[in-house]
Amino acid sequence: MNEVSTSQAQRVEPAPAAGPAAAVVARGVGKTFSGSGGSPVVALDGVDLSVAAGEIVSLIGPSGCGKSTLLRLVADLDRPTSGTIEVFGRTAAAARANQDYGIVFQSAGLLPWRTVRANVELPLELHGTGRAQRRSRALEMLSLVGLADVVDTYPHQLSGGMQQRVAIARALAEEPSLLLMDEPFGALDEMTRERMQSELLTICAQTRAAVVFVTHSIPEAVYLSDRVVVMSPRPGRITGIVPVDLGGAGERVDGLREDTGFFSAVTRVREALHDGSGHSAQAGRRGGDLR
Ligand SMILES: Nc1ncnc2c1ncn2[C@@H]1O[C@H](COP(=O)(O)OP(=O)(O)OP(=O)(O)O)[C@@H](O)[C@H]1O
Repeated sequence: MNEVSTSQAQRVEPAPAAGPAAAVVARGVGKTFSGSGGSPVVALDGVDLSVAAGEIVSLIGPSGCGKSTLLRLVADLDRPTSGTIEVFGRTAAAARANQDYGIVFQSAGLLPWRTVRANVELPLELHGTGRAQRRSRALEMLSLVGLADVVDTYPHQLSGGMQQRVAIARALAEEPSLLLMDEPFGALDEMTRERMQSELLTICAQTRAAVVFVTHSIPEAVYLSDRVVVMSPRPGRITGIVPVDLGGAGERVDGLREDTGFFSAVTRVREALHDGSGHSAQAGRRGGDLR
């Protein structure tokens, strides 16, 4: 794969250099589905990736390149056809059983008959946490995402952005060291989206959680990430990794979006997409407009 430095692209060894504390290590991961008529669909091929503890990594690439598939394999919602995935040194299945990660999708997926607080308490309830502890943990997480004053309301009484913050609070309830996020802000308006991005960085600075973040938006990937992983269309492969040297999660303030370093990283990601697939223009149209 290509590791694109701030100055120029350079070749690096494909095997991930991961220490024992790595949040995610994927080695030689492939996933083949059986498509319509039984013909195989190679969604992923030879994916090597490591994500360090506390690191924020975005996956970007054209539609159908396997971003969600890779995230689902890390979450143990599906199994790879080849290769291995480790989450904090365990198999993905063991990490799932150990609640090592929280997951957030584009749709908040809240239960409409439960209050905000009861939605956040749900995973704790399912894993047998006592009532008092559940309540205080839910309140703590809802305060973290700025929703302490709506704990007793129902999801339909909240805006889309607020619902997504509840989903993030729910994902954080069990103190995961890893957040898996699949286009979590994709359905939000641009203003709310930017606010949510900033809030996510604040949460990461506080919890030190690692994040694997799927997005179609180049600016979103750059603003959030320590590294942006660029993927090619089928078979999905990693074609480039762009490091983003804009400081840690706690240092990324809104003004950064107008910084020359930010624009330069956006350009590097766009070029890496272009080199890998020729689809950078498409990715830009799908949410990566560079205003
Ligand atoms: N359950 C499945 N059965 C068959 N094919 C599948 C299945 N899930 C995914 N695929 C195929 O695998 C490929 C990768 O899909 P995936 O959803 O991971 O892509 P993506 O990069 O997340 O796409 P998008 O950006 O549009 O969300 C696609 O060709 C898709 O049609």
